[in-house]
Formats: sequence, C-alpha cells, structure tokens
Amino acid sequence: MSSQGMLDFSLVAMVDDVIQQHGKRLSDIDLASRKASEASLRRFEAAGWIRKMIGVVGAKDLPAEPTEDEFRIKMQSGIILCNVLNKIQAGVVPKIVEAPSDAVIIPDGAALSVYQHFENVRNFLVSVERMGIPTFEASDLEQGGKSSRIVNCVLAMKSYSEWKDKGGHGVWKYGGNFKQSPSGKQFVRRNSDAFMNSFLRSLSSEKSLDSFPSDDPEHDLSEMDNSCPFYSLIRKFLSDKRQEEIPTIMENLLSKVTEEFERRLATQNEQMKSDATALDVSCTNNILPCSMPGEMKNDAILQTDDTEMSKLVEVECEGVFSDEVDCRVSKKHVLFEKQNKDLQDLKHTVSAAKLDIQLMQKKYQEEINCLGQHLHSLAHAASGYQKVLEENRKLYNQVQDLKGNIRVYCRVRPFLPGQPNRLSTLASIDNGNITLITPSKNGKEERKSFTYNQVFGPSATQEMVFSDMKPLIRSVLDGYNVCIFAYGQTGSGKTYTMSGPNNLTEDTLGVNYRALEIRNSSQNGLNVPDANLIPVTSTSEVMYLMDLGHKNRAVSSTAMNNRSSRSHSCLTVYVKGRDLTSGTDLRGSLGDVISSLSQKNAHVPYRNSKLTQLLQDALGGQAKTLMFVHISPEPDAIGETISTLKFAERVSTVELGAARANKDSANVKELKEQIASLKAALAKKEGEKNTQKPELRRMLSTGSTTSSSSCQSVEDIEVNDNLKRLQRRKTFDPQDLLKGSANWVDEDMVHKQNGINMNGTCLGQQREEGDHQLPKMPSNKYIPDPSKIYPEQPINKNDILNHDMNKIRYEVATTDESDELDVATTDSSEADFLWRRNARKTTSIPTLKGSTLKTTTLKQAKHPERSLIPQPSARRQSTGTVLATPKNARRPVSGSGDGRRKTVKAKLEKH
Ligand SMILES: Nc1ncnc2c1ncn2[C@@H]1O[C@H](COP(=O)(O)OP(=O)(O)OP(=O)(O)O)[C@@H](O)[C@H]1O
Repeated sequence: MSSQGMLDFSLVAMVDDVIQQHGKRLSDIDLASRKASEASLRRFEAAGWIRKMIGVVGAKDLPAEPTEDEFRIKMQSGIILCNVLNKIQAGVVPKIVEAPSDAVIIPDGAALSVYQHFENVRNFLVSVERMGIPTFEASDLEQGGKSSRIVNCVLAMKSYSEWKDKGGHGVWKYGGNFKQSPSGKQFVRRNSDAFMNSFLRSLSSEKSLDSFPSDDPEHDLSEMDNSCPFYSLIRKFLSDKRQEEIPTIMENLLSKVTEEFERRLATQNEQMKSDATALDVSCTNNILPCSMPGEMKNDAILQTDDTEMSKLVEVECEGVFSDEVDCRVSKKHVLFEKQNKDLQDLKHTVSAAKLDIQLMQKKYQEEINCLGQHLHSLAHAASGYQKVLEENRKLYNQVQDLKGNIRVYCRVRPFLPGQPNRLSTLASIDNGNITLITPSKNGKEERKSFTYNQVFGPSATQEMVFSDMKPLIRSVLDGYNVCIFAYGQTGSGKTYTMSGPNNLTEDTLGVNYRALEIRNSSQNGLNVPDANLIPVTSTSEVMYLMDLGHKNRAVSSTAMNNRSSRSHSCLTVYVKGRDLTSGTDLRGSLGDVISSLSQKNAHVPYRNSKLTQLLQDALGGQAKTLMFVHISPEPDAIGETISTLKFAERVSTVELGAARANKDSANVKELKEQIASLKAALAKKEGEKNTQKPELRRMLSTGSTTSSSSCQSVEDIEVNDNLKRLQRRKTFDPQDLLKGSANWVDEDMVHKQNGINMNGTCLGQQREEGDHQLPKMPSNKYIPDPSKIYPEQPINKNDILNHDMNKIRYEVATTDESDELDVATTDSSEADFLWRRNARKTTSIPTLKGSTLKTTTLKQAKHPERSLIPQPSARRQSTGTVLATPKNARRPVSGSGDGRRKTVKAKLEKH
C-alpha cells in the first residue's frame, strides 16, 4: 500500500498541533530574528558604504558584513569615522590622530592611547553634529553600548553624502526609513486581510481558485472559513499578529508544519511497513498448514498475496480518499475482513487436513495390525523352520556319526584390535552355511558358500563354541574316543579355540580347559617319544601339566602371527569310567591336537609327520573326530581361506566308519581280569625263569606270521590264547575282541606295569589284519610318582608330559637316519608301524631300520592313494598330512570306511 496515496492523519489536525506546540514561540522568535535581521542589514549597508568611501585599507579591513562587535571595534578609534566624514566634506575634521598600528587596538576599545581615540571621536561627533547629522554617544563605541546608533549615524552620513552628490539642493533631512536590503529581501507592508487573502489563495491552489472571488475579500474569507477548517485555523492564528510579522510567522509555521508532516509521514511509512510484514507473516503462517496434500483451496489462498490485497483496498478506498479517517478505517476493515476470511478458510483447510490425517492414521493402524498378524504368523513359521533346521542339523549329525564322518566345524576369527583394514570377506553365516565374498577376475565381487556341521562367526564366544562341542566331548564318558583338532592358516585362531589367548580369563578358556571340567579322573598313556605319562587325580593337576606344556611350547613370530606356535600341541586324556548298574567299564580318550602352520616350507613336513602319527588313533575308525577349521576375515587372506574351506569341505565327506564305544562286557571283563592275573604271574615268574625266555620268544615267533621277533611280547601270546578260548565260547561276541581298545587296554595295563605305554585308540586296523599279536613298541616314559614333576620337586624336562613336539621335529631334521629316531617314530604310531611292516612284507626287508619319519612322509607322498582323506593344497600340507596318516598299503583306495569295515567283517567271519 502506498503511503503517498493514503495519509494516516488529518492535515488540519496536524497544523493545529503545530500551532498549539509552537504558536507563541513562533511569534517571539520571529520578531527577535526579524529585528536582528534588520539590524544586520543596516550594519552591512553601513560597512559597505564605508569601504566604498575610503577603500578597504582605509577602512582598516572592515568586513563587508561585520558582526555587531566587529563593526563597533573598527569604529572605536574614530579614525574611520573621521576619514569618512572628511571624504564627505574635506577638512571638516582638521586633525585625525592615527594609531601606531592595528595591533595596539585591542578588543573592547582598550586602546593604547585612549586619549587619542577620544580626541578623534570627539572631533568626529562635534563635526557631525555641526553638519546636522544624527550622532551617537561616545560610550556607544564601548562594549554594551548601542551600536545600532553608530550604524544609524553612518547611514545618515551616507544619506547626506548622497544628497550632496545629487547637488545638495534644499535642506538635507535624514528620515531613517528602511529600504530594500542588499540581499534583495524586502519586507512588504500590506493590509493584513488583503495579505491573508493573497496568502491563503496561494495555499489553496489544491482547491479551485475560482472559488475565491478576489474582489470581495470579506466574502472570500468567510467562504474559505466555511469550506475548510484549515483556513479558519490559520486565520485565527494570525489574527493577533502584526502585519509585518505574518510572513515570518507563516514561513516558520510552514517550516514547522513541513517538519511535522515529514515526521508523521515517516512514522506512518514505518507503521505501514511493519503492518505489511506482520501481514506477510500472518499470511505465511496461515498458508503453511494449507500445504497439506489434497487441498485445492490452498491454491486460491496462496495466490492472494498482499499486493493483490493492497489493490483491493485501494479500489475500495477510491472516491472516499478525501476523508482520510474513514478511508483508513475502511481499509483496515477490509483488510481485517479479508484476513478473517482467509483465517476461516485456513481453519477449514486445517480441520479437513486433520480429518484426512486421522483417516490415514486409522488406515495405517489397520494395515500395521494386519502386518503385525502376518509377521506374527511368519515369526511363528520361522521359529518352526528354525526348529526344523535345528532338528535337521541334529539328525544330520547323527547320520554323520553313524556313517562315521569327520565332523567339521568352522570358526571365523574376528578382526584383531589395531588392525587397520576392517573390510571382512565374510558375507553371511546361516545355520552351517558360510558365504564369503571373493574378488572375481572381471572386478565384480562373487560369493562362495560352504556347508559344515557348524559355523561360528567372529562374535562367537568360547562358551558358545564349547557348548556346541559338549555332547561330543561327553561321549568320551560313553566309551568313545574323541579327537578334536584345529586346522587353519597361521594366525587364524587355532590356539585361541583350543587353549585360549595368552592372558587367560574364565571367559576365554579354550576347549582343552573346558573339557576338563567335565570330569576329573583319568588314566594315562601317550606314545610320543620323550613324552611322559603322569598319573593325575584331579583337574587341577591336569591343568598344571597343560600349563607346563604350554610354557615349553616353541613360539616365534610369523608374518601374520607374533606368537605363532612353532610346535604341535597334543593333549591326550585317558578316561576310565564304570557303569555301576551293569558293572561295565567305559574307557575313552581325547586326542587334542593344535597344529600350527609354518610360513616356510622347510619345517612343515617334519612337524606334520609327527602329528600324523599322533592322530593315527583318532583316525583309526574308533574315534569321533572333529576337525575345527579356522579362517581369518582379512581380504588378503582370501586365497588361504578358500583353500582351507575347500579342503575342509572335502574332509567332511570322508567316512571313517561309525565310532564304537570301548565297552567291556562282563565276560570280557572277566577274561581281562584272568589275563591280567596271568600277566602278573608271568611277570613275577619272569625274573625267576630267565632261562625260559628264549623258549617264549621262540613260541612267539612261531605264533606270528608277520611281525618280527623283536616286536613280540609275552602279552601277545596270552592274547592269542585268550582269543582261542573266546572263540570257543558260544555266548561271546567276537566284536568285543575286535574292539581293539579292549585288548589294547590289556596291553596298556601290562605295559604300564612294565614301564611301557601305548596309545589305546587305534587298534581296529590291527585286528583287521587278523594279526592279534601286538608289536612290542618302545614306549613313553611312565612316571608313577607324580611328585617328580610337581612344584616341590625340581622339574626334569624329560619327566614331563611334554606338549612341545618341536623337539621331536628337530631331532628328525638332524638325525634323519638314526636308529633311535626310527624306533621312536615307530613307537609313536602303531599304524605307521603296521604299514611299514606290510611294506616290509612286500619287500622282504625284515628290519625297521632306515624307515625314518622323513622317509615315511616321502613314501606317503609317493603313494597318495593310501590316504583316505583328500590332500590339502601345498600350503596346507602340514595339516593335510595330519589327516593323511599312512595306512596299510592294502587298504582300499576309496570308500575307505565302508571298505575297511567290510574287511573287518570278512576277518570276523573267518574267526
Ligand atoms: N575368536 C577369537 N577372538 C579373539 N581373538 C582371537 C580369536 N581367535 C584368534 N584370536 C587372536 O588372534 C591371534 C592369532 O590367534 P592364534 O595364535 O590362536 O592363531 P593360530 O592359528 O594358533 O596361529 P599359528 O598357527 O600361527 O600358531 C591371537 O592374538 C589370538 O588371541
């Protein structure tokens, strides 16, 4: 809205206000100023005439427009006045006393020679008076004197001079009337009413001049008073003023009115601006809720901006603008109405939108409820599916057990603290399936999935891992042998799973420790050269031995693992239990192998071959075997990871044959007791009847078709005797006898008595051969007195159940062909021995000499068909060889488990 087009105030009221505020002062100030102005004009006129008469120099640099004081001071010495007078009439002042310099004349007439000044002034005044020119008092030249009288005197001299210049006719008389000022300003003396008429006419130019007939002033004024209150106001204001004051007063009044008008206009503009802003905000606020969807009315509201509203208001105000108040009220009313209407529209829109939203909310709520029900049923179905999957997994594991498959678990190590690259190759884990992201050749990522019995992700805890293995470990108590071994790239977490990290806490205890919580009784037996068998009576004693072994392990830094195990860790716990109701004895063993991969090929084969021998028992068909593959999540390990997983997948297809419990029936037990007592008797007699030993040896050699005499024992003869007796008993199940562990335990017992120990887990194959004579094997050192190794006694490393196979490995490397080593190696693996024994059969070499570990490994490499298990990649060779334990050369190449079992059955039938 334009401020020019619509005043928010009345002009008349504004003028009235100005008059009320400044009326009296306007008159007073203006009169004084007028007088001052007149005095100035006269002074300037006087000064100008003096300068003209005597020159600027003669006038002592009197300014053209001097102030009152300047003029008085310049006149003070009387010199100028005298000189001017002499100019009008030469010699009228006969003697003028000049001042030494202007500097001696100081303000306020403090002349150096007051007397001399007085002389000049006196001479001047006398001369002037004589000429009939108006004079002044000498004191008028002093401060506070009437300087206007000095000016008047000078102007009178001027008048006289002019008169004289014109010829000096008649008598000169000074009138003292005002004349036109040098500045051109002229005060016009007029009749007050006439002047008012003229003045008001000029002001009323906005109205029609025709309405003011000039020839009847009285009529004019009354007409004007009646038609416009403004004129009446001005007339009233000027009525008591003198005519000559009216122009000045009107000038000042107009100036004040203009000032006030501008001030009010500015205020109105400000007000209009802020109103417009408020209107904008109001419109915006009202329009915002209209932006709800589906409201067509909003468009109309949005289009009604304040410009359009201004136009509307202006149109409505048109024709009535003369009445400013009405116009303003009308305009505001229109605005108000408009805004009110808009507000109502907006309210309507908002309530409509609210209704819509409520409807939508209701609809969504219904949909959400519906979805919730679907989700519920889906969740129910999913949980059922999970249950089915879990059941499926259990059944699958059972089938695996029945088939004797190696169970394969997989664990993914988490990223280690401080590892910069946290991009994992692991895509997903789902119920035994693991999917990895592998970089493909064309740059696109590919995914590869593998299936195992169980898969643990990086967040799996030790407890979670162990609880899954618990049933397997518990089956030791049911008489099964159990072998759990870890496999994987260096640094992938094998040690962590089996033992735990360096700083062990209750939460991070590995499988080894946790398995011992289960039971705390054990029997010993380990066929590792230089390893010792220590009887223990409690879990804590086993833990102590484990710690001891752990300390003895060789570790060193590899590229991927700072504390990489440079040794194999093997813990065998022999457990013997008794079923109190049936009187059945249960025995089992747990072979726990932690293998570490090396970074350099040089030492790998040695290390693997020893592990192979250790695992022979577990792979002999009698054990439940769990292979725990470990992988690292880092992208740069993806090659090794895929290779590991592929190998593990192949391993999971290998059937070792169903494991069987080492149960002794009452009959077998009875027989065993007889054998034991016989063995004890034999042992007792052995010392007494040294002469009989050659005879026994001879009997043994004739009773065996395959083994060398050096490997036979007295016990073997007794086993054969018992076998013959058992075969004659109809109630006896030959399977019992074929359970190698049953006889093995007997052997074990005897060997223990004789200070010899054998691992009692891998005799199935021996029975298959129909060769019931056990080879006599150099044994581990049995330490009947545990106190030898416990803290109170100095620890002899040779007397410790040594977990560090590294030592063995180095012996192999350095004494490759030594007899001791050969024997030791043979000791450590019955199956290996048998294999070599058969080899000897075919090659007719009746000696074990030269059959070193290295040779064994090489032979195996030359005859991969002996292995029941697929070979891993070159880098995985160490662990692959662990599984590829050299077997009997006559063992079927594939379908090993079944084939082997068939062989067993054939042998049984024979028996
Ligand atoms: N599941 C896990 N959670 C936390 N840390 C782990 C886990 N698995 C492994 N680690 C850590 O990763 C590092 C390497 O693990 P570990 O020594 O067990 O590997 P390894 O396979 O035994 O290696 P090597 O074959 O070289 O002996 C260790 O610092 C270990 O604590």
